[in-house]
Amino acid sequence: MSYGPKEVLAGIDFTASRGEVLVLLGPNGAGKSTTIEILEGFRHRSAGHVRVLGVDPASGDERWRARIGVVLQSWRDHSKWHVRELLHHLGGYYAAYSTAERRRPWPVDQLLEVVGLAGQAGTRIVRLSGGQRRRLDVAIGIVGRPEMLFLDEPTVGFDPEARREFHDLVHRLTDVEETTVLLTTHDLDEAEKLADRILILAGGRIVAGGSADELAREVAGETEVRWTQDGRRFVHSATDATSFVRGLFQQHGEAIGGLEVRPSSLEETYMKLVREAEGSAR
Ligand SMILES: Nc1ncnc2c1ncn2[C@@H]1O[C@H](COP(=O)(O)OP(=O)(O)OP(=O)(O)O)[C@@H](O)[C@H]1O
Repeated sequence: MSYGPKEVLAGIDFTASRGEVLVLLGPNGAGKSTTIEILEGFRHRSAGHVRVLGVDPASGDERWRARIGVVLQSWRDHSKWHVRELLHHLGGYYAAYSTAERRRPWPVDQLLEVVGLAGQAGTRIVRLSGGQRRRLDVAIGIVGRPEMLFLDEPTVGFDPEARREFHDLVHRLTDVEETTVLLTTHDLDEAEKLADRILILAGGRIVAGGSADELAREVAGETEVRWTQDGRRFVHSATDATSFVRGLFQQHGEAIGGLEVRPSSLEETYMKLVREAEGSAR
């Protein structure tokens, strides 16, 4: 993908399977939104091959559009509408695309329960808090019971409880509805909790992909071992923590206390991969 002469995506290659949660992680400007917008059919790519639910998004018709759900980064309108009224109205567009396997739209009262807005059904949208507004964005994204859902930074402004509920909702969508989910986030903890697979984007390329564990293993030498000995605290980074700890006990035995063995966190793995990618791009 190029914007004028500037190439912003080069070498994005991935496939998602049904019911999978894929998380796109990457620094500001890495190309996450551009990638998602191309897949949603909102942006025309300059080159390359893309299929979403078997259709090229550049020529996706209304029938295809009814099968996907989109939650954009920010969405500010409909302020005078009431929550229930708006969802009922938007859901109406999907009725024509209801199938025996997938009844569309999602009944509004059920949907309000699912996104945690049952108490705000009669509230005007302008009166919602930031987090409630974001829940409504999610409700709008899934009212058509999408087979594929795109979420661009969905939990910005959520308190911890809302975040937890949102994670439960995503699991429900993938487990019960078999929805495939592609989401971007800057929250590594969220990525770790939600993702079946994390794709790390840096400088317009996917620099690594896998589960949080697989990514950590890819970045070798990062297990941190901490212990105390003779009242002093020690920290050591070991590639093979097990044999290091064995050696430590063989040498010092009972003198070792407060032992902690901590594998590299997703944050450390992420920072390392992004720095390497940025270094090699220079
Ligand atoms: N409409 C546009 N015209 C020109 N350049 C653009 C346009 N939109 C994005 N870009 C550039 O493309 C690159 C990728 O931007 P994009 O918004 O996809 O990144 P992102 O990973 O989503 O970033 P963020 O985490 O900040 O949302 C950036 O260098 C950005 O400046």
